Amino acid sequence: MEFLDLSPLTRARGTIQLPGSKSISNRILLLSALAQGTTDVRSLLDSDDTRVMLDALACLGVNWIRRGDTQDYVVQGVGGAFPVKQAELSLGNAGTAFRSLTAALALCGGNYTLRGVPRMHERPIGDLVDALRQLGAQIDYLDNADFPPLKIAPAQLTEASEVAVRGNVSSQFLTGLLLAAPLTGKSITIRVIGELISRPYIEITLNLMRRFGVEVERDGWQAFTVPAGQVYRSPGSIYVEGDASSASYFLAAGAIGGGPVRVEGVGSASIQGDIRFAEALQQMGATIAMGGNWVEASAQGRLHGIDADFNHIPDAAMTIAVAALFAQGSTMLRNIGSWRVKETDRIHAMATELRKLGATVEEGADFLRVTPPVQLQPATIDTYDDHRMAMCFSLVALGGVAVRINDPKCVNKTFPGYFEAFASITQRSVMSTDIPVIAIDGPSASGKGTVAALVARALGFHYLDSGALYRLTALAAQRRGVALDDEAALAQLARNLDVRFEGGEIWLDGERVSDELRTERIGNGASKVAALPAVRTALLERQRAFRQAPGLVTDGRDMGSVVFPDAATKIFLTASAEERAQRRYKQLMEKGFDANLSNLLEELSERDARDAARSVAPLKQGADAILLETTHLSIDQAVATVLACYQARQSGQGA
Ligand SMILES: Nc1ncnc2c1ncn2[C@@H]1O[C@H](COP(=O)(O)OP(=O)(O)O)[C@@H](O)[C@H]1O
Ligand SMILES: Nc1ccn([C@H]2C[C@H](O)[C@@H](COP(=O)(O)OP(=O)(O)O)O2)c(=O)n1
Repeated sequence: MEFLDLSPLTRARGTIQLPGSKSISNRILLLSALAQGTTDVRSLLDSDDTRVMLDALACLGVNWIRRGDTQDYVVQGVGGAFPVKQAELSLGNAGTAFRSLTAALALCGGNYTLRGVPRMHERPIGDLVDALRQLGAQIDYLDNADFPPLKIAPAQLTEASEVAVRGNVSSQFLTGLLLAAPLTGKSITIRVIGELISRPYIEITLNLMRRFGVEVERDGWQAFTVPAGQVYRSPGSIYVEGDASSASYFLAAGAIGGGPVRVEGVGSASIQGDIRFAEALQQMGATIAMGGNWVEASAQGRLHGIDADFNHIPDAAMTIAVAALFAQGSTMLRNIGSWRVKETDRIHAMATELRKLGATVEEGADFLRVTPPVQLQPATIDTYDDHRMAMCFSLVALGGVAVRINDPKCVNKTFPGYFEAFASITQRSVMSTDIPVIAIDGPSASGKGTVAALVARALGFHYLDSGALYRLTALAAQRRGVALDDEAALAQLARNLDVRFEGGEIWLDGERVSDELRTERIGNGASKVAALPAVRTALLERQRAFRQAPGLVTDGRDMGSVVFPDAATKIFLTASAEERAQRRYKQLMEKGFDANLSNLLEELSERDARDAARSVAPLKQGADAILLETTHLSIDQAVATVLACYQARQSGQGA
């Protein structure tokens, strides 16, 4: 199996010229072929699916030429009936070509066989065939009822002027019927049974039919009438917009990797529904700017999870499912049942691959809930012969992890140059050392955690409370009856801790333990286990894995000296012992714990002494750390000082 290894990436910024839209390209090709007159089609998408349509039209006797090496084509319309009356067509896995050609060929008087790749033969078409039969179409199933391959004979048009079609399986059925209706020469009303999914795709169909001279009367989303006597006429020349679904990967890259990333070829004037992907990204916290023919995405901080209905943008919604890996909290994608009958069962495929990266995924008949892992795991992604799986999972590399994409050429279906385009806007980090770290070390209750969390929020960085890992080890030891001096057993425990950090809370073995962790008893236990070299080694790589784009703020005792010696900014944050005891006292009282000030001062001094005296990674100010004495500082002042130190260093570097 061919694969493509994507190195860990840190940033995304740049501009992409989008390839043409697949949906628009294939509709325009069929309309140009059926129309009276010659059509100049500009900027057609170059992909497997458009090639399938071009080849099929050639087989049907339609003359078209490509202008040199460009993506501009000239199509000579046949004025309603294909000259070739007998043909066998191979339509690959191109749903847009298969469904619309089935409808057109069923009504234009010839004998045709339509086949696809095995997956195409698993994608239902029964609803479309049933609707066409109401008009008198003669269609037989060659293998299984309701599925391709199909055999089509000349229609014996009935008196029927009304047909019904189910709206909740694929909107391509309605598109096929609408595109083919004018071929009957009579007035046809198409009634939609049930809810119509993916409505924006119907808007594209109606819009393009209008460009080719056929007006459809519409009664909401329930009934569509194509009045008698209308024929398709070439608009002369027509331009294919950039693909809004393809835009989603680059916009998401801008939102995940900082940006700005700009796509050109679609914008506020677009007729494609997927342009609304930008709104979903905005809801997740990205900054979006838009012009008539461009969209730009960037992000200051971390994205956050959303709960939304994605029925209107089913394709681009896949990109949201992957962007969810980079969001705080869970993301719920509702009303995406149509994913089950696309290039693959996309709900199942998406859930399977997201889990490989460490995400928690809940999968339903028509929904997906994605909860990101604390830390992405490198993984090999299977792509299921589905271009969108390959494209959206490339974004994972922006999390600073390596990903292998199996069968990367499946992107040729809609975007042959995808990986080159993606590489042109992303920056590699061979080592994660390009990702900035702010290390805040200092004694207990000096305010490290409070200050570090606020600095992380201000910069949109990740936050690691390294002390929590030692506290969790102590708590796990207590729960499992492991003695606090059994170094080997404690190290084993530390290595395998099942922990989750989310929204300021901490879970151990699936149970929320944030409050229990902060008790002085666990703090003292933590100080003891932290003195054991094997425990510190066991936790070393776990801590380093938190270094993810766009940056990390971390607090502890040895963040600047041992764990992140190359940190951009190192702070030693302290306060007098009395002030620290006071702070801890207030903190514990506010949380409803009992506390005694003089005991606290004593315990704190003992802990300082133990943390400072131990042989490995003792607590002390490193030579390269900036001392921040906070006894007389407010929290805001302390935060501002750390930010100023970081920014001074950044601008010093840039100069
Ligand atoms: N500069 C400061 N001035 C006053 N109180 C502070 C300051 N910094 C932190 N605190 C308070 O001190 C308490 C202990 O801070 P915490 O962040 O838990 O310390 P650490 O992580 O160093 O143990 C918190 O209740 C916090 O609000
Ligand atoms: N990077 C670190 C972080 C904490 N520790 C030890 C030292 C402390 O006594 C315990 C608990 O750390 P934590 O930062 O949560 O404790 P305080 O909030 O400062 O009281 O773990 C360490 O040795 N190295």
